[in-house]
Amino acid sequence: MGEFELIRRYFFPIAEAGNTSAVLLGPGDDCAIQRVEPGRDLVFSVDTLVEGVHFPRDYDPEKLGWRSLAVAASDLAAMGADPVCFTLALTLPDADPDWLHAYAAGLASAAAQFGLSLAGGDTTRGPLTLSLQVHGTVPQGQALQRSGARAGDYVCVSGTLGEAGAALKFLGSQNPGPDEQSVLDRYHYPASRLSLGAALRGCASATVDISDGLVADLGHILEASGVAASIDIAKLPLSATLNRLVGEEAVNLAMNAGDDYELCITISPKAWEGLPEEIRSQLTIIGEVTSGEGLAITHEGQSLAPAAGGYDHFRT
Ligand SMILES: Nc1ncnc2c1ncn2[C@@H]1O[C@H](COP(=O)(O)OP(=O)(O)OP(=O)(O)O)[C@@H](O)[C@H]1O
Ligand SMILES: Cc1ncc(C[n+]2csc(CCOP(=O)(O)O)c2C)c(N)n1
Ligand SMILES: [Mg+2]
Repeated sequence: MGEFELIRRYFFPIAEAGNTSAVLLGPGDDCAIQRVEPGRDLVFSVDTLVEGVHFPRDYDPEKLGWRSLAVAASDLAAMGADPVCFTLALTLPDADPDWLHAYAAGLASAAAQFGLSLAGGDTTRGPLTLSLQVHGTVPQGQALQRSGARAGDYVCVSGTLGEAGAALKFLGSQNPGPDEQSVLDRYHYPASRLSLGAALRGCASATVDISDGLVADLGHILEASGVAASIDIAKLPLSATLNRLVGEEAVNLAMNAGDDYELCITISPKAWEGLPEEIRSQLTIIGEVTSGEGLAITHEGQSLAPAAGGYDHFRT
């Protein structure tokens, strides 16, 4: 199978299934064409996944198909963007039809689930690496950013934290039990809080998605906004499953492991009161923004030493 046959066979059908009218021209030409409606801003980001770094060697290709788009889409969620389309740069060691079929199936279901149409890409031979560029739009000027946190805002996170990090221990398990399977699913099928992100436009003061770990990613908000914050570890949303599986390590995983793809947001108390209950119920208040710099971590009022870390490609 040659390069162009591979693209036509496995990826054109995904592009054809995505019927976004904003994609005027999909795969097949030198570029894709996206029309951005007047009054909206284009929001875009690229994410690379490398075998052995972002996912294990010999990882299930169908899961990789889903995960590769989900982690990229998570950046659109963090900006409050409505998803439109994506491109896929695929570097493969060889053209294995079974692998490609399964990868394309996982990618196609994620594309349908997230409302992202495949608009084009690039296919090359080399060590397994995937780069996905995602495009979304927001009403002009309304993209959520990291820089808007103000002293007095609440710090909140969506969902529960730490399970995807715990899953790393069980990736090689032959026979995972129900708790292990449940954390593995958080790793295989990350959250990508697209509708939550969009609902927070005009409400949240700052947002970030948690890819590297809560401490690191909240740190990005604090730095960009020129503020400090304190969070109480007793308030962290930890699932019963995580507590059962890893006990006391749950807090450290929630703070530093990353891979959760939940949102961390700041929001003024007034805007919080104005949020519909359906949105508030997806969020947990874990602390507040203060003036100054840095992140203070407390446990029931006692201050703890700052936890180091988060994922850093050149330090981890
Ligand atoms: N090579 C690069 N050239 C220009 N800008 C870059 C480059 N690498 C990263 N950036 C920018 O630096 C910022 C941080 O990058 P990073 O990849 O950590 O994004 P992130 O959203 O924090 O993490 P994730 O990759 O998990 O989505 C982003 O705004 C990104 O656009
Ligand atoms: C097999 C395996 N080992 C370790 C990890 C942990 N990990 C790797 S990259 C990253 C941060 C996000 O990447 P980026 O900042 O490049 O988007 C994290 C938390 C993993 N996902 N899989
Ligand atoms: Mg991000």
